[in-house]
Amino acid sequence: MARLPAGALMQRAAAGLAAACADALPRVYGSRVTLLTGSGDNGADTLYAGARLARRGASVTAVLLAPDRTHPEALKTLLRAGGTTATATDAAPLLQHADLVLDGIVGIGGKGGLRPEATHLAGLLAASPATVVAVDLPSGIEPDTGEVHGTAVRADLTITFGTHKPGLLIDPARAYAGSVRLIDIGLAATLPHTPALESLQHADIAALLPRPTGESDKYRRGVVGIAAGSTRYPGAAVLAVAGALRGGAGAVRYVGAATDAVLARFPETLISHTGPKKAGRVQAWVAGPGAADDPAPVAEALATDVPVLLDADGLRLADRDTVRTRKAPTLLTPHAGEAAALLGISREEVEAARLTAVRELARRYDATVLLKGSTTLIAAPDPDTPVRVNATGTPWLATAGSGDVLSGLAGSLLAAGLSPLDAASAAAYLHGLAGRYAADGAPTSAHDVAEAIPRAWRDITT
Ligand SMILES: NC(=O)C1=CN([C@@H]2O[C@H](COP(=O)(O)OP(=O)(O)OC[C@H]3O[C@@H](n4cnc5c(N)ncnc54)[C@H](O)[C@@H]3O)[C@@H](O)[C@H]2O)[C@@H](O)CC1
Ligand SMILES: Nc1ncnc2c1ncn2[C@@H]1O[C@H](COP(=O)(O)OP(=O)(O)O)[C@@H](O)[C@H]1O
Ligand SMILES: [K+]
Repeated sequence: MARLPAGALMQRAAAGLAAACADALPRVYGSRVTLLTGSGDNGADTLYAGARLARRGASVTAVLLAPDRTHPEALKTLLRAGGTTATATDAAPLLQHADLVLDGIVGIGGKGGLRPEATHLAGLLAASPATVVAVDLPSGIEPDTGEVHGTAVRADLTITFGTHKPGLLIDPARAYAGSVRLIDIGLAATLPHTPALESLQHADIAALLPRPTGESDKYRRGVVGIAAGSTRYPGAAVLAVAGALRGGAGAVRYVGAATDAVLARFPETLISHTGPKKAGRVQAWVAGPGAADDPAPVAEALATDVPVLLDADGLRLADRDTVRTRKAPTLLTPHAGEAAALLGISREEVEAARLTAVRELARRYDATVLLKGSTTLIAAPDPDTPVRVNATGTPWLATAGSGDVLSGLAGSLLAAGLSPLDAASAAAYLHGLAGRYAADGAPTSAHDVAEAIPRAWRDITT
């Protein structure tokens, strides 16, 4: 802002916002637009965009939350363009009869939830049939964490400026944003080199995925060991192997009580009739899915000097100090319930503050942590490494066993030589995309998700 003439960024933001609003309306001329206008620059963006819509023939009314602290220049511009103002007490009919409502109550300056007057307006807005466009972010969410304290505006569309904010990518706040569109206002050069959060895209993942070369053989591509399943839960072993076979390792070695079930489905699996300790050559272990109550395979895997992924029962059975002090890396893949048990808090607390939870787990275990759920987050043990958020998932993945597929897939990528952070990121990305392909708008099963992984892989790399 220091480098540009005063207000230049705001004008870019307002121009992009007005254009997006025009796209969201069947036509601008004659449409009714209501602006919810707070006292900060978020309100000012909204007023400038409103002025642009008023000049194109929309009937624009700004509801002023703090009439004496409204951005004076922006307000003057709206009035000059033919817009009008109203107070919060007159807002109900304006919200009820609007075609489009712009939420400019607060932006990145908002902290600690909406104040009572804004809460009241958000309630009226929820009952309105108007299309709701959030300016920069839905007012009431926590921009930097994705937490929601109390009421927040629910938008159909969010027009965000310069860069995505964590709250637009992490649940529960993400669910308030609707679809998100980024307007480039020329901030790229000024953004920090190390962001708080990264969301990898197709090209980033394509660059990470291992590809065999002429010199490859099955051992050089990596052998992933799966220590999973029990007489009670043989299916977990089958699904973890299914994921592992599609993850890029050259071979999958299985140890555990579900040998028959695994071989019946996947004859290509190498079987070792021992624990992980004596199983033979393995470049990474997956331990825990369906392990029930036998701690020995988990302890043996952790005693090796290769990367270990702990999932499901393995998370409960592992000794924290052993994880902390082992030299090779460890990747933990809990869902919210497992994360809650590890942290000694409730599941609801984890789901309300995912970013805090994933960082805290990574710190306590000195391990990389992939926290599953409606938003998947991945944190490295080093607190300065950006947390990764995966954007490809779908709620259809909430089906029994899909986590087992993910653990096999991530383990396979670990065995192929990816770092825990990259293996977890690439696995979550492929798994989410495979979930979308497998579901395609209808219920799917973990097995179908595993079978869709090659399609997702192909889609990313070709
Ligand atoms: N920083 C930048 O480079 C740019 C910022 N822009 C806009 O500026 C916004 C940030 O502006 P500000 O820093 O003025 O802050 P905001 O406009 O987000 O909010 C601050 C104002 O809201 C009030 N407020 C804070 N918390 C509240 C709550 N919980 N309930 C009700 N009112 C509350 C405060 O009293 C304060 O006056 C961004 O979100 C974006 O829309 C854009 O104009 C483009 C450039
Ligand atoms: N609401 C949701 N939206 C998107 N993905 C979800 C949702 N719920 C669960 N998932 C994903 O589905 C998988 C479920 O894993 P998990 O809970 O371990 O199941 P299981 O133990 O049955 O295998 C994870 O990858 C998780 O991120
Ligand atoms: K807003």
